[in-house]
Amino acid sequence: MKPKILIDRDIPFIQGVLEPLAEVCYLPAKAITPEACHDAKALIIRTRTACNQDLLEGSQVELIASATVGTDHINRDFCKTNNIAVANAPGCNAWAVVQWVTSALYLVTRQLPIPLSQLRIGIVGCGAVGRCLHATLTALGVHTILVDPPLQAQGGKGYTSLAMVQQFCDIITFHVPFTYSDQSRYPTYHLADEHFFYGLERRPFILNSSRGGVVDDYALLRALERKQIRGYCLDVYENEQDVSPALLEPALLSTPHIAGYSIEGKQAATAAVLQAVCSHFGWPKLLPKLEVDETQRPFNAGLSISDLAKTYDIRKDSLALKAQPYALEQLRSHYAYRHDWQAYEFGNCKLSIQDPLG
Ligand SMILES: NC(=O)C1=CN([C@@H]2O[C@H](COP(=O)(O)OP(=O)(O)OC[C@H]3O[C@@H](n4cnc5c(N)ncnc54)[C@H](O)[C@@H]3O)[C@@H](O)[C@H]2O)C=CC1
Ligand SMILES: O=C(O)C(=O)[C@H](O)COP(=O)(O)O
Repeated sequence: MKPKILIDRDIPFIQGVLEPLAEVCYLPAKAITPEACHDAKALIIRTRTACNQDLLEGSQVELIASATVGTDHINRDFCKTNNIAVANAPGCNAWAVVQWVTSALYLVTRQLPIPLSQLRIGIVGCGAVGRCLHATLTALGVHTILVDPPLQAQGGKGYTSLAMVQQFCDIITFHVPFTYSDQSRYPTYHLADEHFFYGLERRPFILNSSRGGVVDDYALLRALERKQIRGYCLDVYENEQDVSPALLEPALLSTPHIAGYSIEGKQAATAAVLQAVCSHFGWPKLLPKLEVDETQRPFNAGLSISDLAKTYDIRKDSLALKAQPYALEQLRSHYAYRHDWQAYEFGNCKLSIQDPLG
């Protein structure tokens, strides 16, 4: 008998791929309920399905494959105890997020009295995104300060402390997973809290495209009122189901959690979940079904921050959410995925579009 697989219907490039081998059921995230999961062997989900005891207890689920980088929506302890394998898509959308950050930086720097080449940018979290961002900023001649205690503890070189970032940076951007103190030696829940903001010395801009809750949104607003920060750009929020207009309104940019939404990122995410499913069930490798015209490759001639920012108009996404704060989920579901830089050819190239995991 074919195993039943539930798939979030907002995952692109997957329809029709698993059908020859599985009984496939596409559902909106909201409809992935305990009843729907009961007789499923595998779930292919996104950040919108909380995989916990409530959802999984008593089900036949053996594998959860999330087409995302973050896994904070999955209770890994419960899965381990109940022999449920968990897979995600590490690094899949790193270049899309770097594109988001770069477009944001382009607009941020226009608000600052000093040119980009004289700014110091703090990168907190130097995994797939942080590493690609560091490579980009280095190619642009921008000075960075890197913070990643887990990598530093493993002997990684070139990292410093959050205190140095607080002291020296004009812009601080977060690229960490969301973790509580019982999950990590270096928890990130409210890493940027009131105490953090009181410690800032250069009135920086704050960027958060990692997870809501890494930055304490209330403390962020208070920091702006107290002029401890110059401004902020957000893609993620503590309460994405009901994001506060009071938080969006003063933001220089506020987008609906789409930093990672590129065609290339989504394709890589789908490839990763397909690989996880095929290896779990012992099936031959299956690839995403692309509906993209590969001959229509965009071209970008130069490598300056304005050239890079031209590849993605972040203002459009920000204006859309500001106009409809209550439509965050709808804006994500109907998002027209953009190309990230993996699809571009750079003339005069000094920027190497490296493997985010390399
Ligand atoms: N807004 C969006 O659309 C997207 C958001 N994300 C989020 O961004 C995060 C970063 O993405 P990736 O770089 O791909 O993940 P990653 O797992 O490759 O890198 C995370 C890095 O953060 C470091 N880290 C952990 N705790 C830390 C701490 N307390 N302080 C500083 N560094 C710490 C880790 O050592 C690791 O190097 C993800 O965990 C995900 O939650 C990722 C992709 C898209
Ligand atoms: O990969 C992640 O982690 C993200 O945050 C995704 O970009 C969010 O993607 P969806 O859950 O909306 O597919």
